[in-house]
Amino acid sequence: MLRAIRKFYQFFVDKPFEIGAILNDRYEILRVIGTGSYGIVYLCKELITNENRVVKQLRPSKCRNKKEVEMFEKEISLLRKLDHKKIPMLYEAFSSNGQLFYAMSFVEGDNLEELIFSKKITFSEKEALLVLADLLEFIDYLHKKDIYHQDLRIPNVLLKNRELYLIDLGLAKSPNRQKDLLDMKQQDYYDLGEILLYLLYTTYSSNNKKALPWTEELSLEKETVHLLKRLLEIEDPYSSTREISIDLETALKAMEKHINLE
Ligand SMILES: Nc1ncnc2c1ncn2[C@@H]1O[C@H](COP(=O)(O)OP(=O)(O)OP(=O)(O)O)[C@@H](O)[C@H]1O
Repeated sequence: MLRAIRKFYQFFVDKPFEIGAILNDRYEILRVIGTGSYGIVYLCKELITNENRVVKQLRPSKCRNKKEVEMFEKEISLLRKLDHKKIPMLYEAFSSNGQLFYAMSFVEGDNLEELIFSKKITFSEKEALLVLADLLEFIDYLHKKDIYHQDLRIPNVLLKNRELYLIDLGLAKSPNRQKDLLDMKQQDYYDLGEILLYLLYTTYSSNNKKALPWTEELSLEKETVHLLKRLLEIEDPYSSTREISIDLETALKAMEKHINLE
């Protein structure tokens, strides 16, 4: 019952702003492009330059929760530390009528979840490995800055003109203790493994009623299986991005060999 009331409350309180509304005297809302668990994401026209920008608003229902507000502020402070052409750039953070927002660059593309489930795009084994190579580059960049993403999932990866972009540092952390650092690193590696598995399943179809383990359902090169098993911690987990990239290169080479033999 309490849950139902909370949902009802959120439905009204979290209503997005109307199209045409102007935020911070500067951003005219063109449309809502995403509603996540804690943010409402708008595509806006920035009125000084006429450029498209994305404005993310902390859901109003979360604004009274100190922890959620701190997390939103943390997301902004982490974005401020970044300068990567494939991670949206932070323009400014602002508040208006007790609501919190930040403006960032717009990546004109779809996220991998939409592409896979709505547009039904598929990834061959080689394409999936190449996606992993790009994601690994993001993770390496973030980890070197002592930032651990912690929310690597297909809706947080955007594809624009065949290039991948990483978004949503809402759960990202910079650890204080060595033990946390190891756990956070492992979490990001594990999430990379899950994304890879998702992509590999895009070409899978079967009439089997009973689901089998991925090792039986997918027919992959042994090097790819090895990489996946280590990412998913079924075998000796990775301890650095360097180790992953060595195994990834080996898996890509195995693919090349296979293609040349065909
Ligand atoms: N800079 C951007 N450019 C283009 N689209 C974006 C951008 N930022 C976010 N989006 C879109 O908005 C969606 C939601 O954004 P985001 O993941 O940041 O919100 P969230 O509330 O943190 O979501 P979640 O609950 O999934 O963590 C994304 O999946 C993406 O489609």
